[in-house]
Amino acid sequence: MLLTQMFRRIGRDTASAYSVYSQRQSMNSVRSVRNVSTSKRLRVLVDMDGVLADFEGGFLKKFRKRYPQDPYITLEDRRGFWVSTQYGELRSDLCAKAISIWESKNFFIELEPLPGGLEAVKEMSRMENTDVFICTSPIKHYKYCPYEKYAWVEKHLGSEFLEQIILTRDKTVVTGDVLIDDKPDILGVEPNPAWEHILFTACHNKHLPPCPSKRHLLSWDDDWRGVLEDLRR
Ligand SMILES: O=c1ccn([C@@H]2O[C@H](COP(=O)(O)O)[C@@H](O)[C@H]2O)c(=O)[nH]1
Ligand SMILES: [Mg+2]
Repeated sequence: MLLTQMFRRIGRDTASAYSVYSQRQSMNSVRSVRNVSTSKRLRVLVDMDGVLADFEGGFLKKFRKRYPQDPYITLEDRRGFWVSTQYGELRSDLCAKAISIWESKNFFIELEPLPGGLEAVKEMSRMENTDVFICTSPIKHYKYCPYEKYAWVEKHLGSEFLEQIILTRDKTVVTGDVLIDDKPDILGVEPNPAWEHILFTACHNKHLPPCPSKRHLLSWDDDWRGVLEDLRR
């Protein structure tokens, strides 16, 4: 073979070897992208009152302002999920007075965000393979509450989060991998909800005896990222 022919052949071989190499490289990068996208997708349901919005603090402030002569329960002394029940036990007329607070205009929209909650939800929503929904129960007195819950989300999380709201009185029928919620017993028509309940600590539940089978988040400073990673496995 002439020297010039030999060089041409080497050139052709090198070019085709390079083309095979670059095809393999691009397949590898497609695979590595696929690997990322095939890690378990997680649907996270986050409660609003007592988890993102300070229902208890907002209630106490407005109750004391409207009924300054009446006794009240400090957050330290709160026991049990239902505020109205504990106020009714304190004095029977206080049950209706308590209810009048959250049935009033501007109660829900004026709730302060709980520390770290908005940042956590925003961070979660930016995580790969993670769908975040705000799953919250409106009161039956619907004049203000449902509207104000939407308005609160828009005000604190932005209009894009309006797509992520689930308003339901029965969270057991909602599918998700995890529900972060301060209510210790979440019951409804579905006896085996799809989600795992992570109990979020609140003034009304922090005295309950620890339930070893249930995971807890003490606050948004707690390791919620680790909990999500664990659920993804
Ligand atoms: O004594 C009470 C305390 C709270 N509520 C209402 O219950 C829901 C709780 O919603 P979650 O989605 O479980 O956080 C909320 O609308 C409170 O206003 C009540 O009715 N009575
Ligand atoms: Mg709640």
